[in-house]
Amino acid sequence: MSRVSQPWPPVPVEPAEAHPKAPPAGTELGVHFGECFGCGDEVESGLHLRSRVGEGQTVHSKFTVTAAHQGAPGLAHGGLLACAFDEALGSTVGNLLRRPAVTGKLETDFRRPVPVGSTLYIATRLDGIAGRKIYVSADGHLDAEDGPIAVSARALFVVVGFEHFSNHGDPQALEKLAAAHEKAKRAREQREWEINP
Ligand SMILES: CCCCCCCCCCCCCCCC(=O)SCCNC(=O)CCNC(=O)[C@H](O)C(C)(C)COP(=O)(O)OP(=O)(O)OC[C@H]1O[C@@H](n2cnc3c(N)ncnc32)[C@H](O)[C@@H]1OP(=O)(O)O
Repeated sequence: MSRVSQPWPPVPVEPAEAHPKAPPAGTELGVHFGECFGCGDEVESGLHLRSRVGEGQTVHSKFTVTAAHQGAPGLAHGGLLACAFDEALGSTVGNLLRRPAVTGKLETDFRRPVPVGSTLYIATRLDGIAGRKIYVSADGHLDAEDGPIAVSARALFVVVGFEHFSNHGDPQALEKLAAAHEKAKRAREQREWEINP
């Protein structure tokens, strides 16, 4: 079977420059929302994806497939693998560009089965920007950063205003989340001040 690849990005783009306040290479990216199925630590059966900023416009994420993620016996469900990529790609866009954006289109290429117990190492790169459109892609390597590619993905994220989340989501939960982020930011600033007043 041949896999026909369309040109990527599909439109002319500007290079995606990281935001001046983007976390530097080596930074472990925290959970952006405890109830997020992709990364949240309050979701027992979630993916618990963890990410670290890499060199250039890259982020390295990983998650371990558990019995809660099965489609066929002993194998990861393709939809959950797509979810892992949505999370890894979205986290890359949000953290490196620091612009609120949502997935407009996500395409996945499933190349090898992903067994329960295996760990997927997802390497994501920013491919370019055209106005509000951000193009990003990733490869998921099986069981090691340089393991065989099991899944690849390409996505278009579209920059939105914060009202996207307040109008369509749960404003009270958003306020709680914003307050928690503010508290964490103040604690970080306090720690930095104590180390380097
Ligand atoms: C800030 C600091 C952060 C700090 C750190 C945060 C970390 C943060 C980690 C998050 C990690 C979670 C990652 C999960 C991310 C989700 O899963 S988000 C949830 C899933 N996605 C959604 O629910 C989106 C639902 N869709 C929509 O709301 C609307 O369709 C959209 C996507 C906002 C676009 O609507 P719109 O704003 O009216 O814009 P529209 O003119 O239709 O489209 C804009 C452009 O995109 C193009 N476009 C839109 N959709 C498509 C498509 N499917 N195909 C091709 N082109 C398209 C249009 O053609 C248009 O192109 P141009 O005309 O500009 O050339």
